[in-house]
Amino acid sequence: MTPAARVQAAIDILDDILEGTPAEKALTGWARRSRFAGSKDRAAVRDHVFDALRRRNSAAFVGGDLTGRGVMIGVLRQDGADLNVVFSGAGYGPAPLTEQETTAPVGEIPLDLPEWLQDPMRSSLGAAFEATHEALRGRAPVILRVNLRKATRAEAQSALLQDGIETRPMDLVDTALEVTAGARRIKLNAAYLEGLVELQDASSQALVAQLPLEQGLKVLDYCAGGGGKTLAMAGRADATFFAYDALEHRMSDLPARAKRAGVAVQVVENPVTTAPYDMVVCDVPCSGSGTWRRAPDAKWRFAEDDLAQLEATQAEILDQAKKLVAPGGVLIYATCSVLSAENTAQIDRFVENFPDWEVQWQRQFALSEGGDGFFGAILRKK
Ligand SMILES: C[S@@+](CC[C@H](N)C(=O)[O-])C[C@H]1O[C@@H](n2cnc3c(N)ncnc32)[C@H](O)[C@@H]1O
Repeated sequence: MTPAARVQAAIDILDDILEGTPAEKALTGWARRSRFAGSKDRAAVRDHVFDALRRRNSAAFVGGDLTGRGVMIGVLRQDGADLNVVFSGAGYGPAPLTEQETTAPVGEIPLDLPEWLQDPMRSSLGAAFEATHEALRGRAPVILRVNLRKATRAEAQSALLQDGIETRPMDLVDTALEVTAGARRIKLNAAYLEGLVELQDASSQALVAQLPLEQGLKVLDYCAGGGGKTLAMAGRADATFFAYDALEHRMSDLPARAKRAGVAVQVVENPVTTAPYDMVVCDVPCSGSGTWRRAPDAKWRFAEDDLAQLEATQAEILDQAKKLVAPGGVLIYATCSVLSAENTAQIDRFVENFPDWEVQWQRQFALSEGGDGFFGAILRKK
């Protein structure tokens, strides 16, 4: 496909998304209908679509219209591309620019956030609002976690380099490597297949590094999902790990991932039967607002009612999970959100409702630190 044909494909997919189709479904549908597209074409089209979604409002303004075409004109204009080359009508590319499209409208460029979220984001982030908004408009770095059971960070780096995957150590935490070249080869690489590294954001790793993990502890990952936190914890300590999730199927990959990482994890159907635990980790369902640069479609789909519902679920999970903690044990709360309603407000409410618990540590990780926006708290029973 020519570069212009890739832009036209992105325009069609964006139209589909703007009509309500989820981004992944729209991309898969296009790929199925477009057998002529190779893997490089698919990757380039995906990048266009995701860039456009991250900057949907500002690009629609700069491009003159909230349509696939308008948003793509806006994104390319923001990036300083020569629009007349792309919009020439040649090689399955988009039709030439109309008179109206040749100049960007003047006026205040809107934020790339849904209207209702702008005040909650501002009040949650304070001085970090502008930088966070800007970071969410850009692409996310690819970050690996080194499994310290199998390799040091330097050993993992040289193993990856043998396959042309270049990385640099991140300051945020001693296990994190940012991939600077060769990211598309990671899942085929021996270091990954042999469990030396896993894909995991640096803020999640940094939270795990803060946990009071010790040999012999009994630890429950109460919202285990694919097991990212369980595996990160198991990479750091010789504890006994249990994994639970209300949706059991979400843990289906966990046994294979644990085997690859060389760690033992017991998946449980009912965490009460093996309670109590010295540590219960609640990586609760959340808005994902700290990760919207990775999943920009979610930013535009997230509604005020969703936030209210999530807050209730998060409080309920904490309430259930606290009952599973052994005397003297800790309860961990984590979200990949930057909204205080899901973070500090949940913790404040918890210690107010349950005065026999106290906050031992809490931290909001900012996108400016290199990882995703993330929050963690350690609660201990007094
Ligand atoms: C943020 S995800 C967990 C991600 C996972 N910890 C990881 O690192 O890969 C939240 C998980 O909580 C689960 N969940 C939702 N409600 C729950 C509940 N009431 N009890 C336990 N798990 C729940 C969801 O199914 C989802 O897998």
